[in-house]
Amino acid sequence: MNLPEMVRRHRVLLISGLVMGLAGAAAKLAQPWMLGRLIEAVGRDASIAGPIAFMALFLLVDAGLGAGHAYTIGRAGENIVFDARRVLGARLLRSRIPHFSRLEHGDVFARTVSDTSIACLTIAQALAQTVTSVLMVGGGIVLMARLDWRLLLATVGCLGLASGGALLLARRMRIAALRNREDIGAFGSGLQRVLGALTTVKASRAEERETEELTRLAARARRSGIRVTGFGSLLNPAINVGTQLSLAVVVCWGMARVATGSLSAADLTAFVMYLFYLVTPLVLLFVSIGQIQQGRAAVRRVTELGAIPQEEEASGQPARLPECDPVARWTSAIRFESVGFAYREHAPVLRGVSFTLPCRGLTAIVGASGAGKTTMFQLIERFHQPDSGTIRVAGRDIADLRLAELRSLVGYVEQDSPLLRGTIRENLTYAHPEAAPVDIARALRLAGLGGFVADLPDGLDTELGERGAGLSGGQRQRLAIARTLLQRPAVILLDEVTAHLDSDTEAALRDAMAEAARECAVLAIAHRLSTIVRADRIIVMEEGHVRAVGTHRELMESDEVYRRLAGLQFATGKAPV
Ligand SMILES: Nc1ncnc2c1ncn2[C@@H]1O[C@H](COP(=O)(O)OP(=O)(O)OP(=O)(O)O)[C@@H](O)[C@H]1O
Repeated sequence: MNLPEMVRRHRVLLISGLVMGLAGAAAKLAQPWMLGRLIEAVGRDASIAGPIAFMALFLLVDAGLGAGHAYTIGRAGENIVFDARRVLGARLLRSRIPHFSRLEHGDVFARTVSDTSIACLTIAQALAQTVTSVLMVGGGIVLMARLDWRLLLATVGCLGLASGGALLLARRMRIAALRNREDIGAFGSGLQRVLGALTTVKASRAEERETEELTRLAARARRSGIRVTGFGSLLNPAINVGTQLSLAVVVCWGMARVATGSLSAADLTAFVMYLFYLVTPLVLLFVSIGQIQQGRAAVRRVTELGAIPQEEEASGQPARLPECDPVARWTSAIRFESVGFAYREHAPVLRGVSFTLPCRGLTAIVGASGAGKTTMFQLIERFHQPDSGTIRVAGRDIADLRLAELRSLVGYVEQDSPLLRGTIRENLTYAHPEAAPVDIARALRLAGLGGFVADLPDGLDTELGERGAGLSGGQRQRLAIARTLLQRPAVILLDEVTAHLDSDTEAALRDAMAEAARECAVLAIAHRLSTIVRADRIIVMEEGHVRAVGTHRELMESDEVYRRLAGLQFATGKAPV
């Protein structure tokens, strides 16, 4: 993400806006000069038509170009904001999971939504404003020097003092603005944190505590916001005091010199008019410098977020590999070869994990909580990279597969089955938007949702709320399973999908898994014995390594840990065998 590059992309619009602004400023600068000439013409009793016509022309040109300048620069600014949001959105979606999961989502939101707008708009507008103001101030000073350099020295002396103070204020304002952007981000994160778990907040009667916390964060943002406003509001008066002072000096001294005849009334009038004209651009110049400082703070935040490490492109056409068959290129759906993995500075989660899954059949993974089962799935999806060893899908090292290829070969149903706001159909066809109605009906039937969806008044077009609100936990899970079945992958990973289901639905889902396992490899993390005993093979995980592999009968005979796990299931009566 390169903001200067984005600004460069819109240089034509920016430069046109700047040229209009500069031409408008030149037309403005010409007006006091013409006024001086008008007063001279009146004094000489000469024709005033020419100076009046020129003044009117400059006035119109100034007004027209001023409007054109504001519109063009504003438009360029919006274009840059659009580019920044588009690129940032895409980079966030392609970011690497370990890096993304370290971010605070509210802060990501603040950076993507409001910092982009502040960064780009203020930079575009304030930069343009600075350039035109510099021309106005510089041009005004040159013309004033031509009228009377002594009066100019007095003016510069008074304004110089004020400008020094204003520059100091602008520096302080930048620091305050950066803090304010961070405080706004922290408030966004706080809000996101509680809104994402609103029912938990209510059930824990934590509304008051959380309201206090939100108020504390909002108060912090208010305090730093007020500091920014405070420095901003001192900028104008600092310049105004300078101009008022110089005006008083110029008028008093100038009048005295007009009285002695060392300065003409026309030149004094033009000089005073320049002084008035100087005030606005001078104030704008410092306001723009202040805005640029604020914008720089936002640019830093946007650039930081844009630098998030990226995965390679994962969207695109699904991969098509030759059918799994002993004489084809691949015979195992998944193969772990001495895989080791640790989350950053943490202790290893997987240690030398090795196993092979054939192309078809249901494999259950069992093990105590925290044994590393979900981590294995996340490694297969390449959300994380193993520290050692090799993982093969369809016979190929996943490190050599394109992500789009890998993720179309593997269907993943996560533990909490996330759904998106939208219709049931949109959720169902999310991984396969072109799915035919007959395939949709089959996937729904296999997941045991056919009757439920048919009974809904809007059927597949029923709208779901945030994260699939409107469906029960089990229905959400089955919809996620139907989505994966529709994708027809070579491998299906199911992470505790039967956890939310009643016995009838679980039985239906077991049939669905069995049917899917006839066409592809199904790897299911399971806690229910009823699912486990029907698996073609069971992998027993213990503290990050594979302890045993076998059928239920074999493991009951040979593995003590498995016997204990199975015994617990019998004891709690969670599922019948
Ligand atoms: N993002 C992470 N950062 C650091 N440690 C993590 C992260 N995710 C998981 N872990 C740790 O890795 C270990 C294995 O977690 P994992 O989710 O793979 O276990 P699991 O066997 O699937 O457990 P469960 O059956 O409870 O879902 C746990 O000790 C967990 O605390």
